[in-house]
Amino acid sequence: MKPADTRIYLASKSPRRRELLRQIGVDFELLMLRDQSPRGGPDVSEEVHPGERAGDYVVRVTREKAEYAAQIMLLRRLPVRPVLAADTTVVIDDRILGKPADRNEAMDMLRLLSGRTHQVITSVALHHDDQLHQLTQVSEVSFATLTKDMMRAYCNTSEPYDKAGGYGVQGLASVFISRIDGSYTGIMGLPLHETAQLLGRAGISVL
Ligand SMILES: Cc1cn([C@H]2C[C@H](O)[C@@H](COP(=O)(O)OP(=O)(O)OP(=O)(O)O)O2)c(=O)[nH]c1=O
Repeated sequence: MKPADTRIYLASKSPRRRELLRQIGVDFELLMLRDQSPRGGPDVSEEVHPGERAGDYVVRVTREKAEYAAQIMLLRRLPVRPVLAADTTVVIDDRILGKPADRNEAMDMLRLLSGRTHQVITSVALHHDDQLHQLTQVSEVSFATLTKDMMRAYCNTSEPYDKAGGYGVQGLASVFISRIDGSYTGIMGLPLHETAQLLGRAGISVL
């Protein structure tokens, strides 16, 4: 039996993160940041600082998302609960690939990833009792060599556009991936092993 109040806030607009959290039966409600802050301002900026390394960047942005969300919870006088946030970044040749803005950018990203191995880094943070607990997961993903036709066909779908690196492991791009060394759920946006560890620290047991 789970204790009565084990509900958390998920500070994310990513449908994948919701799906993954549901997969392990976590009771959550969404805490949306964008356009809902008290001043109607933007949510956490995802700009990379000059000279910032990918791993440091993901850890910082995740921490900022969780801390900002915890502030929003207090400012809106919402019931106090643990707040979960995450960030995913695709890295190749020390370059951080964000979400492609358009078809050209999506094609460029696929060209860069084709026939090579890249890293997907996802950091997850839980704000609980005025403390931040954070874990970061790194996966290596190898892509087969892609033909122009494959890249074009993929960019004609909606799949590349709201995802870091311009692809989603959970969709059609699965046929591009020849090898994964790491965490499938981490690549998708929320590493469930690490997430369960963090929830455990807040006294929320998944099993
Ligand atoms: C590499 C990869 C990324 N993604 C997604 C996960 C994230 O939603 C997105 C990376 O962007 P993020 O900035 O991590 O997350 P987000 O802006 O979508 O959501 P939020 O900040 O509100 O939590 O890319 C996949 O769905 N599959 C993949 O294989």
